[in-house]
Amino acid sequence: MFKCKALEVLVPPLKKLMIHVVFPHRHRNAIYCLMCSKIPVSIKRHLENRCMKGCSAVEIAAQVDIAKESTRVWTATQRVWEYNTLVKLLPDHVSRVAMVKYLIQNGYLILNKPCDEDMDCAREAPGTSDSVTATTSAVAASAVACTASSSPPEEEETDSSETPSPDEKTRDSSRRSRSMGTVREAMQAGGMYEKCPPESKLLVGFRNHLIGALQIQNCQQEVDNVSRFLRYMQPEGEPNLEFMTKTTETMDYMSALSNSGLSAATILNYMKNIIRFLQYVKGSVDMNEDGIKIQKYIDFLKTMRKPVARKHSGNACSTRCDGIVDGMPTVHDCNLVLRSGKKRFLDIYNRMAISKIVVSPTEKTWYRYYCEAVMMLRHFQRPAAVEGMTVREWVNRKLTDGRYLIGIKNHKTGATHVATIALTLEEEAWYQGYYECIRPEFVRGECDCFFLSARGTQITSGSSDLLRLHESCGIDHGGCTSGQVRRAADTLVATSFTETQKQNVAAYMCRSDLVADTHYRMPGPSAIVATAVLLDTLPGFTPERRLPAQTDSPGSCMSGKEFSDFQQTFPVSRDCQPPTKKQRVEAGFPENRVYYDRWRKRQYADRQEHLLSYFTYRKPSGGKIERLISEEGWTSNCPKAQDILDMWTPALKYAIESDQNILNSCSLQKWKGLAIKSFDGQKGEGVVATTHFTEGDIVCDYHGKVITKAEGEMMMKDQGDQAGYLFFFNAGGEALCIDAQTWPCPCHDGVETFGRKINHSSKHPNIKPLCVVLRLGDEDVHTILFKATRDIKVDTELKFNYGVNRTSFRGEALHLDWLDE
Ligand SMILES: C[S@@+](CC[C@H](N)C(=O)[O-])C[C@H]1O[C@@H](n2cnc3c(N)ncnc32)[C@H](O)[C@@H]1O
Repeated sequence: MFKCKALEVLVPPLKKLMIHVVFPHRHRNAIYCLMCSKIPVSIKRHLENRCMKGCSAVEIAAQVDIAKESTRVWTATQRVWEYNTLVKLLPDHVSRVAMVKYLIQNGYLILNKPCDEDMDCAREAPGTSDSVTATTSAVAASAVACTASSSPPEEEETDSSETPSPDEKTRDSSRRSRSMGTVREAMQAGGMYEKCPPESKLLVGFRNHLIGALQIQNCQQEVDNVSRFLRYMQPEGEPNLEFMTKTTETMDYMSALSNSGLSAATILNYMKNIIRFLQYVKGSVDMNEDGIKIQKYIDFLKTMRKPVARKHSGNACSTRCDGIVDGMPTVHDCNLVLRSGKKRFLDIYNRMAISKIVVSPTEKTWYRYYCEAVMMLRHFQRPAAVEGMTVREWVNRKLTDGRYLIGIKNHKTGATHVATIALTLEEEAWYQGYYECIRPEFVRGECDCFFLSARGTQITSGSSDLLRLHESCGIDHGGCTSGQVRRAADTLVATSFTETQKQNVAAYMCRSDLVADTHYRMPGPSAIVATAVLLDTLPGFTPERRLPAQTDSPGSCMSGKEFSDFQQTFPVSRDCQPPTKKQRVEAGFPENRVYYDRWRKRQYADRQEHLLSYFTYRKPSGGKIERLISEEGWTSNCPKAQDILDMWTPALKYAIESDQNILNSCSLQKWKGLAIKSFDGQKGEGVVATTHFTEGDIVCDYHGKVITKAEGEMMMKDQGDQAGYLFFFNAGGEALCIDAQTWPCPCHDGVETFGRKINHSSKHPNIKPLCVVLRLGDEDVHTILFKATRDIKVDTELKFNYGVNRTSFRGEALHLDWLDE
């Protein structure tokens, strides 16, 4: 039955649309009585005998006209809904989807409705009308994401580190939408969908706590989840906390959720919500409940959570595997042709460029294909840049920070800036081999292009050359395209790089959308090289590493001409064997070992650099390095573990910002080698080292929500002499503050984070804050990391200088004698 009146209230004037209406009623001329909202067989007779009994015929006729007109207007206009109007009326995605379904089921028509899959997965995507809610403050936005995705049939949000890729999300969404109805029905059948009355004291208090203390505005789903749980545990009456004695029933409830088809992620969400509810109860002054009892029940839930979390991680992994099986290549996959063709390529290079032996025309063309592929697959360039690169650009390459920079103006893309690549020294030698030994044979006329076709003209299609290279290497299905490798790199970059790094990568890849950003500035040469080096760190990518900067400076490398010949003949790489005496002599080098020793030194340095690259975050133990060396399988010229230990220096900021260990530790709040210790007296708790730290190690972060300085100061005012957990700092011209006062933080329920527990020392600090920008989740977050300023022994308390003294705050801190420590 239609709820006509309710809808009239809801529906604003809609477009006048005359449509053919099939009225969903057995009477062709069904007209509602506007007085009783019923559909009589005859409106006139109905009014005469019922709703307008005793009224005059004129009055009744007038009312019949009004009723008829109302029906006509309704059928002509009100049956059609504009989806964007629904977005405005119902900003919450879950309610809107439910409303749309309800309307469609009841015969309404929805204009401009996204397709079903999009309705489920494209929530709050920027640029859609749904973005209304997504543009609110960071807190509200995260709350929207959290609660909207925690609905039972909709799933799934956990505090796991697993962040599904967009493709995984899409697959999940379509699976979700299919199973939505059945899950809900199963829950209803199992008595798990009933809720307690919303006005229940516990629920009202919990909702106020979420909104007031935790700033989660959109918390309805979380409250509903808790409400359903309470109703299941106590089917009648005002909900109370007796369920805490019912561990068997709690286990039954979780099993029942699982049997209803809820995923592990959603069950984890339920548990998270219930734990947060209990923490609220524990901390609530008017509840007066036994804290130990509540804590025991929380611990019990946490124990139950472990196998579910394991299951969830397993699901996430298998979804990722599906991604690979489904044909979404990784950067590593895309580089297969470079790996499998490398032996042949180096062989041609050695004969052609070093031994000056003439190679066949087929080999020459194949060599060119490989060089082109290096640009596309290894340096993520578009085929147009390969086609457009000129000799002039090649001869003007610049050695910068150990790489050769080449700018390409003619790359036929929408981007208005120059495409750039930063070749390693080895790659530069390969290209020089092409330039000296192959290209001259193909020059016919005026063409200035670097890569020339057999006819001496510009190559017509870098993509076709790449395809041919794949075919020649026996790689099925034509292998990967430049577009695929760029997408694979983009996916990785999007998840772990900062905004600035992303901008630089976009410039490196010469992405055409870059020009749309008016704030964008083309990065300088060093930034381009840094970006190329950074791209080497992408997971699954094993490039040739650049040689150590000190030995590759233009002076030392370029001045030793004869050794550079040797090196061109026998390119140094991390995993190859040094040339034998016979090979050296055959290639025209003297019998002595001078170049041979230099060659080995380079390889040694390259291997050292490679080993060091594993330890951006903290200095490793000797045993760890030894294990790594044995895994590499090098039989000779192996660096010693002690050398690596001696060489280790703290990482540069950009390396820290992209270090996966640091990103993981910050998002999971899992830092190794630390413990919270209680001290006597006013000091309270502090943090001690449970492992040895070396100067420069990153120890942990100061975790909390980033707020403005003004907001932080407001919080500080209320706090008096009590321990404060606010960290004020300046970053990017802004005065900011990290709020660790609000605890537990909404993102790490019940986890005691280390940073906030670190005490002050101005005289003997052993760590210092370092301000970085980390890509956490989908955001660039200003983060404070603590870096060891000296070696720290086990059991030592960690301390940093709070940067205030007793005379700070206009003398208000005079009595805080601990500030002198
Ligand atoms: C960020 S908290 C540090 C953790 C705190 N001790 C606790 O138990 O939670 C800062 C507060 O710790 C105390 N504190 C910090 N450094 C101290 C020190 N060197 N001696 C005594 N108390 C200290 C002060 O009360 C200060 O307001």
